[in-house]
Parts: sequence; structure tokens; C-alpha cells
Amino acid sequence: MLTYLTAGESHGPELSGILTGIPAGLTLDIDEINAALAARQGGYGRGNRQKIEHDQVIITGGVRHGKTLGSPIALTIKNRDHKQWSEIMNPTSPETPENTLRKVSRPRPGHADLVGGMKYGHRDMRNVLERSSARETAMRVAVGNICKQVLAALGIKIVGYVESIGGIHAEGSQPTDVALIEAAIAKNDLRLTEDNQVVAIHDLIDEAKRNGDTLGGVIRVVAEKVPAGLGSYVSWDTKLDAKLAAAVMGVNAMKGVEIGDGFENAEHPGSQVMDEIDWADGQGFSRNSDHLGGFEGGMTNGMPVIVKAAMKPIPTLYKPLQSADINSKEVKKATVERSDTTAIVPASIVIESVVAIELAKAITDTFDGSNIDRLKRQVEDYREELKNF
Ligand SMILES: Cc1cc2nc3c(=O)[nH]c(=O)nc-3n(C[C@H](O)[C@H](O)[C@H](O)COP(=O)(O)O)c2cc1C
Ligand SMILES: C=C(O[C@@H]1CC(C(=O)O)=C[C@@H](OP(=O)(O)O)[C@H]1O)C(=O)O
Repeated sequence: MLTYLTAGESHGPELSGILTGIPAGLTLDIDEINAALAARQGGYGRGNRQKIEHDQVIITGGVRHGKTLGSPIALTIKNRDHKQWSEIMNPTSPETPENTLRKVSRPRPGHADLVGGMKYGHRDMRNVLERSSARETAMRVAVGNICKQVLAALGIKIVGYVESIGGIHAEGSQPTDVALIEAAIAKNDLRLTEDNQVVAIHDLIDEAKRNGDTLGGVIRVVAEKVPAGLGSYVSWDTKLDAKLAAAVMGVNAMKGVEIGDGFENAEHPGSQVMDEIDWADGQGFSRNSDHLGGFEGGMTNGMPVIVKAAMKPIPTLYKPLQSADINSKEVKKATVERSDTTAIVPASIVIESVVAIELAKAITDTFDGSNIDRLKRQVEDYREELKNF
């Protein structure tokens, strides 16, 4: 079974990841993993942490001479910023007054601080924020990129990008064709499509920053050439759209998930929403539209898979909101930690990654995922079978 686990604190020595279930015999492109990590560090509106980090993956297991072995893949990403935190975030040295500086006692509304502290009994909420930090998403991107490479070997392409920031929409960002989206992304660092919109968005982010405020946005991911029939209608927990929604919601700050035109579909009659079925000799079945985002009955239907995610604004505000000190119980302004103004661009890479992980999981659940060449043959045979259905 394809599964993964991550560990590591934001200012600890490093992030660790173990990924199992990747087929043997896949030639891994490490540069591509590192390019995805670099993309996750990009985007306008990030804080100063990204000037310190230079994320690169180190692989210490499951790969030999550049090819996957079928055994668990062990991954590491160093936290360069740990140098500045080596005493405070030392995993093993005993607590002293000096190395417990920078205690957090005024929880930030919207972050995990207060509830995490109450649940785990941490009186220093640094113990919460270090792990609830989205620093961990760097490892999810490394894992996701390996899954993306499995999918690419099967002809499945996937891309994520920003649809809107703080309510400003990027016009023309609706193509379902991955190549068109990638060409548009190449034009600017924001993963948006229209230059004039980018200027407006830069202004909006600058203004939020000046006001000590933050912004969220909407992300869209498209996956193409996904074979029909991944996931199943037979039980609630076999539905792939449900698994995708859980994976997306599992990313820090995501508060809404939509498949296809989900919420808009709810406002239209069925005649305008259902994707009519067509058939062509040699091609088999297809649809005339994709309002349902490539899903019927929790199964992929062969159309592009379209997933949208709504990210709330970053909770840490440089002009902090009201909080209460957990020691003195006085009502005070929340703690301010170094922070992003918006992280919608990096989040688009993270959402793309978690969608890739779920699709690779579904593929290796459906077919024998032990060896990449056998997997390729099985998927090709299956596609032929469907064409002749
Ligand atoms: C890529 C990325 C970067 C983030 N950067 C910050 C940040 O700099 N400051 C912050 O307070 N929250 C940031 N967040 C959001 C918090 O991690 C998140 O809101 C927090 O863990 C609480 O979880 P929840 O919003 O899912 O409830 C970021 C999220 C993502 C995906
Ligand atoms: C470190 C990353 O994001 C961090 C996510 C984050 C949070 O609270 O989620 C808070 C900030 O941490 P710091 O205070 O160290 O700057 C971000 O920089 C990263 O994405 O690599």
C-alpha cells in the first residue's frame, strides 16, 4: 500500500519522511523533486524564512543508482534556520532557563497554539506551533513529486495553480489543458495567468503587509489522462473524491474543497450540470463537458480531475488580534511570530502534491504496483479494455 509519514519541527534540525509503496524500477529525477521544493518556496508575499532556507531533498533509503527498489524511501530536508535555534530546539539537551527562551504564552487566533496547548498539556505553546507550522509541507511536496513521477510514467499529468488571492481573480485561469496551464505558469512567479492581474495582486499583498494583515485565496488543481474507474461507489470510504477532499483539507489553512464546479453546480438545474456522454469509434466513451470535475460515484470517469481548495488568510498578524495570556490570564494582543503575508503560491504546490499522492495511491490500489513496467503495461491494457467497452 502506498503510504507516507513525516516528522520534524519547523526550527528543528530537519524534516524526515518515509514513503512506501512506490513501484520498483522507476528512474527518479532528483532535480525535479528539488525544483518542486524551490517552487514551494516561491511566490510573492512570503516572509523572511524563505531567504534562509534552500530546500533540497536527501535520499537515504529505497533508491539505488537513481532507481527505486520497491522498498521504503527515506527522505530528509534540512532546516537551515536550525542554526539560529540550535539551543532552543535541541531535541535531546535538558531544559535550562536559557534554552527555553522564546516561550509562547499568548496564543494566536486561527493557529493551533491554544487548542494544541490545552490538548497536549503544553504550557509553552512553541511545542505546538513548531509542528503545526506549514514547514512540514516541504516534505509533502517531496513525497508528492515522487508520486507525480509515477503518474507521469503512466501518462498522467497534474498541475496546481492559484486562481485568486484575497478576492482578486486571475482571469483566464480556467483551462483544463495541463500544457496551457503550464505555459501560463512559466510566464510569472505567481502561477497566475494575466500580468495585469499580477500587478493588482502584488499591490493587494503589499497593502495587506503594510497594514499588518494577511490574505488567503483559492487554488485549482487539474489532473489529465487519469483512467476511468479509480475509486469505487460501493462504500463511502472507497470513494476517491472523498479521499482527495480529506487529503486537501489535511493541508494547513485549507478550509474548503470543491470537485469540479461543485458549489456553482448547486445553483443550476441538472440539465446544465450533468456532463453528456459521447462515443467515438476507436476512442470509446467521453463527455462533452466536465462540470463534475472528472468524478461520478466516487470514481474517476476519464475526464480531467479538477479539485479546488480555499485557503484561509494566514493567522499570524503583525498587527495582532486579541488573545489572553495562558499564565497571567490577562487579555493581551497575540504573540507575533515571523510570518508570511500570504502563502497561496506555495500552497498551490502543496495541494498539487497531495492530489498526486492520492491519485498514485488509487492507481497502485487498483493495479499491481510492485514494478513500474508491469504497472505501465497493466494500465495500458486497462485503457484498451475501456476503449472497447
Ligand atoms: C505554505 C503555507 C505557509 C504558511 N505560512 C504561515 C505563516 O507564515 N504564518 C502562519 O501563521 N500560518 C501560516 N500558514 C498556515 C498555518 O500553518 C495554519 O493556519 C495553522 O497550522 C493552523 O491550521 P488550520 O489553519 O488548518 O486550522 C501557512 C500555511 C501554508 C500551507
Ligand atoms: C517555514 C515555512 O513556513 C512557515 C510556516 C509557518 C506556519 O505557522 O505555518 C510560519 C512561518 O515560520 P517561521 O516563523 O519560521 O518563518 C513560515 O515561514 C516553510 O514553508 O518552509
